[in-house]
Amino acid sequence: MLRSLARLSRGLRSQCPPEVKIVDVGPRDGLRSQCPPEVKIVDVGPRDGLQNEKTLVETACKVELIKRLAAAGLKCVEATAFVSPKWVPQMGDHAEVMAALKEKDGVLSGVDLPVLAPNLKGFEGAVAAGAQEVAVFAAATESFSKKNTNCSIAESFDRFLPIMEASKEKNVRVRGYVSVALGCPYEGAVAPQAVTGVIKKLLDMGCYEVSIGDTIGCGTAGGVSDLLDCVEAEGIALDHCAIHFHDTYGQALANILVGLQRGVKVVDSSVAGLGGCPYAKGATGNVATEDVVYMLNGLGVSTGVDLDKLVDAGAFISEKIGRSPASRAASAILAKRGG
Ligand SMILES: CC(C)(COP(=O)([O-])OP(=O)([O-])OC[C@H]1O[C@@H](n2cnc3c(N)ncnc32)[C@H](O)[C@@H]1OP(=O)([O-])[O-])[C@@H](O)C(=O)NCCC(=O)NCCSC(=O)C[C@@](C)(O)CC(=O)[O-]
Repeated sequence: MLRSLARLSRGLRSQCPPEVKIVDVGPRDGLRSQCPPEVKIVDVGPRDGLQNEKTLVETACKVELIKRLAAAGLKCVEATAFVSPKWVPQMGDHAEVMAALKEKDGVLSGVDLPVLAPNLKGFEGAVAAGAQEVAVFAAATESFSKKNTNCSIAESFDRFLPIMEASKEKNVRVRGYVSVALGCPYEGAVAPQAVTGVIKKLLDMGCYEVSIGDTIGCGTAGGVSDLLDCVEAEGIALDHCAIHFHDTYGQALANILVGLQRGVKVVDSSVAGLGGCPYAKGATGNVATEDVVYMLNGLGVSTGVDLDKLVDAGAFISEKIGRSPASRAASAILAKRGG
């Protein structure tokens, strides 16, 4: 028995090459190990994505989109905005959208559906409609604040105070946004200190997280790195920050990668790359969720999102609004499927 094992071992040795070249995969593993193992994606398509559409999208179609995103595995979908319909007509059906989503069974079970609220009126409307999470939004520049919400930055915080108070009473979570964090359509370059000051204020007020918005998609990897340096230097944990990048200059994925390497674990994106901002001329949509998921899959970062189902959701809404998905990954997958 022992003799036959020795013979087998010699045989096995003779089957192996005398020399083996080892390829060091260090740098690849290095990049993977710098990224968090898991990332939460907040799909803002039904709100940020659709708010800029000139033709009103039917409420049923918005609801169907949200359900399809949930079915694709997204655990957080920004559903609508309780803003003035005079300012953003596309969001005028906010209460109807929320009413259709009220039964959070089936596909919506365990899915967060935050909504935008710029003031107490918006907050109250949102809560009456069943929202359990709202997002307040401030800007990093005075000009954008005025154009977007008709008030100064300080006045916008005055409007948030009663929201924060009421949210505690109603047990509603509040997220914050800081817009134009990497550039302003009216003032150009924005000092990282100005952005950081707004983030700090929002967190101090009680926001559980602040999403850093590159509203016009002009940011670069270097700019993101500088901004996150400043955020950390102010003692703000990147655990409390999300990143919300538009893709106007095609830099969003690179910018997101910088954020992930720095420890950000929440990424906002928009299915099919929908969107733009009504108060930022020429700004294109958010980075496409399909592109983000494709990149994260390649990095071995878990998102819980089924890319094929997500592509279907993007194709659904793109067809409804009469254009092709603004996602390179989705276009490639759809072309491949088409044969
Ligand atoms: C903030 C206001 C309301 C101020 O607007 P205002 O005109 O200064 O407000 P007001 O208090 O004088 O009220 C005027 C009218 O609006 C009504 N009103 C007042 N509040 C509400 C409300 N919540 N919901 C519904 N109606 C409201 C109010 O009742 C009144 O009605 P009227 O008496 O004339 O019939 C307005 O400027 C507004 O709604 N702005 C929203 C703009 C917006 O939605 N922008 C896009 C979202 S932000 C964004 O996209 C950036 C982000 C978050 O994605 C991050 C990034 O990309 O970087």
